Amino acid sequence: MPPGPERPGLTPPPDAAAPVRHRDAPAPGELLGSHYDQCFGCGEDQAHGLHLVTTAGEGVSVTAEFTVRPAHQGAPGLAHGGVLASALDETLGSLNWLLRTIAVTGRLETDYVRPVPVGATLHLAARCHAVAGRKIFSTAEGRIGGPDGPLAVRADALFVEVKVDHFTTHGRPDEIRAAMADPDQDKVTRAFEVNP
Ligand SMILES: CCCCCCCC(=O)SCCNC(=O)CCNC(=O)[C@H](O)C(C)(C)COP(=O)(O)OP(=O)(O)OC[C@H]1O[C@@H](n2cnc3c(N)ncnc32)[C@H](O)[C@@H]1OP(=O)(O)O
Repeated sequence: MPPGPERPGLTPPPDAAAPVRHRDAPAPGELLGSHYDQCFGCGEDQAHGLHLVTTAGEGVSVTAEFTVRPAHQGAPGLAHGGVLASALDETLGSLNWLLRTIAVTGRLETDYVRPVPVGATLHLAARCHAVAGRKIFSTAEGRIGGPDGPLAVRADALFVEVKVDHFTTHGRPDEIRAAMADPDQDKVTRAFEVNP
């Protein structure tokens, strides 16, 4: 992919299709759970992680909640912008589980609308709006205090479908072996398998 002004954008091409929710996707209202215990976004074992809790929505949409803790500060008492981008990235990434497609973030464009204080709960909502070949186009927003609270952040993203070798080639063998040995088969499927 070329760097600079020729970079392809976040607008789906004219031949893009509407996303199709997989027949085995979690039902609307069902918690998605973590895809990996050590994930910075959702992992239960990641002490300073976001511990994001994500719920399946209608179609290819999810909602998620993240409470900002002192470890997530940038300026005193305020969430770090990179941490907020992580919350958006994780929420957007979980949409791919509803498609049953393994994909990674290619591009994430974030707008910071208002600061998010420590102690606040960010209510995130994300939706996939188009798929074109391996490219998945999605948007997300985060509101403070409740789903209808003031808008704090929003993002447009492009995820790119990958095969398991993306992780086995680039990841560290010890972590890959441990993740593949997880007794929770949903986690293993979610981390490594492609759309059957
Ligand atoms: C298991 C789920 C975990 C979820 C965790 C939350 C999500 C994450 O944070 S994932 C981690 C962060 N992301 C990464 O580490 C990804 C690193 N990047 C890569 O591995 C590669 O660049 C990758 C896979 C995105 C694309 O590489 P590659 O497979 O060679 O595809 P490539 O042929 O370059 O691109 C495929 C298409 O996507 C487009 N594309 C790729 N990158 C971009 C980009 N940054 N911007 C716009 N378009 C892009 C290409 O233009 C191409 O489009 P077309 O098919 O129309 O020609």
